[in-house]
Amino acid sequence: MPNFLLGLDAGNTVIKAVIFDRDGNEIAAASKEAHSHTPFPCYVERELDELWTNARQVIRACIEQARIQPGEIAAIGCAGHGNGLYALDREGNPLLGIQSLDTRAAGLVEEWTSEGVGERTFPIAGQRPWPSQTPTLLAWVKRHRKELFDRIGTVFFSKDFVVNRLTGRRVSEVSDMSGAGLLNLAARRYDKGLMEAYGLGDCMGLLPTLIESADIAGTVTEEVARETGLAAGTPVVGGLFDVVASALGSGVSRTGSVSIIAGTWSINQVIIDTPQLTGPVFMSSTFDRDRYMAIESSATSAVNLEWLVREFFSDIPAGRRSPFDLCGELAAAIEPASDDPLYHPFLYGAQQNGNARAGFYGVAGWHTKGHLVRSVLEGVAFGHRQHVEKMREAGAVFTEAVLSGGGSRSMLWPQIFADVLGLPMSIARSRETGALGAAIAAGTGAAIFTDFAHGAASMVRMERNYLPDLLMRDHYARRYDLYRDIAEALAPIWRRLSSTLQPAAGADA
Ligand SMILES: Nc1ncnc2c1ncn2[C@@H]1O[C@H](COP(=O)(O)OP(=O)(O)O)[C@@H](O)[C@H]1O
Ligand SMILES: O=C(CO)[C@H](O)[C@@H](O)COP(=O)(O)O
Repeated sequence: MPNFLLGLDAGNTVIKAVIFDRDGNEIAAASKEAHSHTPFPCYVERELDELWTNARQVIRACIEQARIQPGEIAAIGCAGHGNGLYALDREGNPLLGIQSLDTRAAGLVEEWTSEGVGERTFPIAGQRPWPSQTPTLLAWVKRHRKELFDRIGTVFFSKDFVVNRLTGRRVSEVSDMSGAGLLNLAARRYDKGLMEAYGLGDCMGLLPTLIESADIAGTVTEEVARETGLAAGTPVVGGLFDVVASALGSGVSRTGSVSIIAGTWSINQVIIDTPQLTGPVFMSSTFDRDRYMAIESSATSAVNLEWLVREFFSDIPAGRRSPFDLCGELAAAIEPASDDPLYHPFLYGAQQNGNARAGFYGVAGWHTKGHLVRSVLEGVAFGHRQHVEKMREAGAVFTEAVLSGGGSRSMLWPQIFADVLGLPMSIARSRETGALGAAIAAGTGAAIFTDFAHGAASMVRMERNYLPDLLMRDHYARRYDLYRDIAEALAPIWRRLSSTLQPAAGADA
C-alpha cells in the first residue's frame, strides 16, 4: 500500500503543500505567497488563476523534493481558509475570489441585524451573518452586482476550488459549508429555509454536491498529472475548513482541550459532541463524521504582525534573521510595565463591529519601537482572550490549550498567550498543522486510519510546553480590562469614521 499522504493548505496569504509519511514525518514541503487586491476600501479579492498556478507549483516542487514515486502517494487532502466568496461561472470557469478579510458587506449586516435575520439563521446553522461570511457576500453580490450574480454557477470555498482543478469535480464538504453558516448543522445538509432567511432561496442550485471531509471527491486527472507530477487517479478527499484541519493537525481530537490558532485569523475552538454549546458562539462547524467544533473567531491575529513586518521591517538584508525573529527580539527586550502602550488588532474590523479599526493607545515619549511591537503581540493575545472568555460563558470546558498557526513559531508569543489566557499551552512538532490535518483526512479517506482521532494519534507529535507565569497573568488581566474599556469607548468614533468612507461607484444602494 502507498506510504505517503499529500496535504495542501490554501490560506488567505500562503498556499502550502506537504508530503507526510504515515507517522506524520514531513518528507517535503513547499509554499507560495499570493497577492490580494483592494480595488476599494474594505474589498479584499484574489485571482483564482493565480491560486491554481501556485497550487500546481507547490505540488510539483514538493514531489520533486520528496524524491518519491508519485504512485506512492495514497491520497490527497486539501484544507483552505473558510468563508469569503469563491465562485465558478456556469461553464465551470473561475469567476470570483473574495477573501475572508473583506468587509464590504458591513452595512448589509447592520441592516440584517435590525431585521432579526440572525435570529432565524442561528437555530439552524449556529451562526449569525457577519461581513465576510459566504451567504452575506453572496447576498451583497446579488443586490449590488446583479450582472455578476447572474453568471455564478457554483459557490464553494478556496480549497474546493483547488479540489475542483485537481479532479474536475464540483463538490464541497460539511466542515467548510457549516463554518460558513450554510448547513443545517444537526442534519448536516443544505436547508431551503436557511437559504430563504438569507434572502437566497433562489441559490440552492449554486451549492455543489455535499460530501463528508474524508469522502473521496474525485481523482487526479491525466492533464493535472502531467502539470504537477502527481499520478493520475490518485484519490482526493473532500478536505477541511482550515481551522478544523489545524485543530486536528495540532493534536486536538477530543474534548477538554482548546485549539488556539494564531494565523491570519484568531481562531479559538473546542470539539463538542452536540451541534452547538448551550450558549451562543460565533460559529459551529463539523468535526469528523459525528462531532462538531464550537468556534470563536475574527480576522484579528497574526495578520497584525504581518502588516507591521511588511510596512516597517521588510528591508532586512537577505541572509540575516527573519523580520519576525527581529520583532520577537525587540519585544522580548522590553520589561513589561503598567503604562505600556495598548494595541487593538482590528486592521480588518472586529468580530462584533465591522467598523472597528486598529490603533495604538497610551504611547509616551519614552516608548520605543520594541514597546510598539510588544503591544501588537499582546493586543492580538487580548483579542484571543475575549473569544476564549465567550466560549467559556457559552459552556465550553477546558483546562489546557494547543497553539498553532504562524504565530506559534515566534520565540515570545506562545508565552504571552499562556500568560494572557492563564492556560498551559502546548505546540505540535509540525509547523504545518493545516496541511497535516488535511493529510489525516486523506489517510482516513484512504482507509489508513479508522477515523480522525486514530489519524491524529498516528501522525501528530507534541513538542513544546509553556506554563502561565502567575505574576504576568495578573499584569495582563489588568491590562486586558483597559483594552476592552478603550475599545468600547472608541466604538462611536469608529462608526463616524466608517460613515465618511466613499462607497465604490455603483457598489452601494
Ligand atoms: N516566526 C514567526 N513569528 C511570529 N509570527 C510569525 C512567524 N512566522 C509567521 N508568522 C505569522 O504567521 C502568519 C501566517 O500564519 P499561517 O497560519 O501560516 O497563515 P494563514 O493564516 O494565512 O493560513 C503571518 O501573518 C505572520 O504574521
Ligand atoms: O472563515 C474563517 C474563520 O472563521 C477564515 O477564513 C479562516 O478560515 C481563516 O484562516 P487563515 O487565513 O487564518 O488560515
